[in-house]
Amino acid sequence: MGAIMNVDYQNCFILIFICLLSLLCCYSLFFKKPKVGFRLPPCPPSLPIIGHLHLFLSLLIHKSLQKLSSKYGPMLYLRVFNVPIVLVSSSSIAYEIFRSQDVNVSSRNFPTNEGFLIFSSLGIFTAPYGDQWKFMKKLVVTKLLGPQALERSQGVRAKELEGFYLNLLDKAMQKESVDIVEEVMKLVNNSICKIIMGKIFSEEDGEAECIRGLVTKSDALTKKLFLAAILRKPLKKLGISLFEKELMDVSHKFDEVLEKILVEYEETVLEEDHQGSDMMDVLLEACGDENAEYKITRNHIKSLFVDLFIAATDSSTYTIQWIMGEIMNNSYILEKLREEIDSVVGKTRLIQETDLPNLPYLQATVKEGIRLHPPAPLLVRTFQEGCEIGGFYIPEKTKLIVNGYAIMRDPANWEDPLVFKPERFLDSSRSNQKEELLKFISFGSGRRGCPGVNLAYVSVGTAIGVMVQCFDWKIKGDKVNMDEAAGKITLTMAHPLKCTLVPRNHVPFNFNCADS
Ligand code: HEM
Repeated sequence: MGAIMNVDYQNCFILIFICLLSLLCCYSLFFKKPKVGFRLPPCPPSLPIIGHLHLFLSLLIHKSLQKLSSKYGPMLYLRVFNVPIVLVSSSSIAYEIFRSQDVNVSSRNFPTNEGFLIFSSLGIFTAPYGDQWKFMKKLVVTKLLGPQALERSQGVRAKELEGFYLNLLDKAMQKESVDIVEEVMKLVNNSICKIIMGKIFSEEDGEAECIRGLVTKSDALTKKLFLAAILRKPLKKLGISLFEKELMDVSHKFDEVLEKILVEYEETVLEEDHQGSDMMDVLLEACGDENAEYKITRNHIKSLFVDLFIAATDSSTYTIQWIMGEIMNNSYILEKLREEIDSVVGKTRLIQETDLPNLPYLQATVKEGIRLHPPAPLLVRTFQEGCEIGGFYIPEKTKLIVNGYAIMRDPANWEDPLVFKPERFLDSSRSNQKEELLKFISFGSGRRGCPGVNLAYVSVGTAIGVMVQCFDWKIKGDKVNMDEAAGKITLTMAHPLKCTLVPRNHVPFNFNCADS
């Protein structure tokens, strides 16, 4: 027995020795001390070797980082293993960075995921700043998201909005429970598919549901993408992939559906009366043209589409869900919205995009929803070169994380920051002032800021408009539970909003009569 105890004791000692040795190896492998002489931003206490990794593994990363900043300051220097990160939680510092270092922070430096269509450098979101990104951005603005392009596609969205209303009306008549995310996602995804590709995916043969499923799966992968962006180098050294298998799976499925669409589209181009989508035409032309401004492949086209589906669908859908939750919890806001819509639009037709400029309270409600519940709470970029910000030195290749969630709930910027108060955006003379603009960072900033802002405002505004104008909403219990879902990087509700609808007491709109 004594001998056994002895052997166990020895084993224990050897084990501890091996652990210490590997910790030491890891430490020297991953952690290099910053060069002497630099004044780095303050660094909160960290753990040996892993540094601040634990913060990024928390269930609500934006909240953990917000808590850290409120304790240690608005600009912090963090590290995960040997990856340096600057965390910014103040609007004025974010403004300084985007004003003086915009090009320097215009790459996200996410893993490039070569060979995949999703989160790939071939698209727009994860593309490094350079010629390809410029080509894609110009195309997206001129053919899809700029004011003129949006005007051209207004009819497509109006048709989808009618379908959305009729679908809700049908559910109300059947007294069926409505899952807001499910219904709104159909509206948003159909609209974006139609304006990008000139067609919507069919509900009958399951294509549309397949695309929505892939977008939802991609959303679930964004947290891993975020971690991979920070941990890329250490993981590469260890040969660990966070999500290659899942990426491959989603990517293949997107590829199958999109290849079919491209082939179908190419066939219609040959037809005489071809009336396709401007964007598809330009992309396919650039794909086949040796002298094109930027030479692209079919995979560039597909990756761009995947990026656009993901960027547009979840952000707008989740925003609409949050705003409806707030409206249901604040009956005085619902009343004010109804009064405004009834007096401007009336009760004989459905709200349209062109009504929005005359509905300031609805616009303010949408903006307040995007402030309090930004669907993308953290902006991630990389400083390509070393620079100075706020008197501190930021070394090259430092990751930049701007905590938009913290900035838009900062009591120094916003009165009663946690209260849903559309009135704060009613004073348009104030809302255009520089200092007001830089506090509102839900769409990011600088040249990599969101190009879909205008589309987002009209899609969210009209969807909320229809829901408020046409239905009363009933939920189980007194209040909508507004808790945030844990473990995700996009901000969404922990408890999906489900309601039953009662049509308001005006005659249902008949679109066939109106059209004729
Ligand atoms: C409520 C709705 C939306 C919100 C809050 C939102 C927010 C954002 C944010 C925070 C970013 C990153 C910006 C940065 O790094 O500075 C972004 C990027 C992007 N968004 Fe949106 N977005 C919304 C809707 C849309 C829509 C409807 C589209 C249309 C397709 C879109 C397309 C994009 C694209 C393409 C990018 C990447 C831009 C680039 O890397 O150059 N977004 N969005």
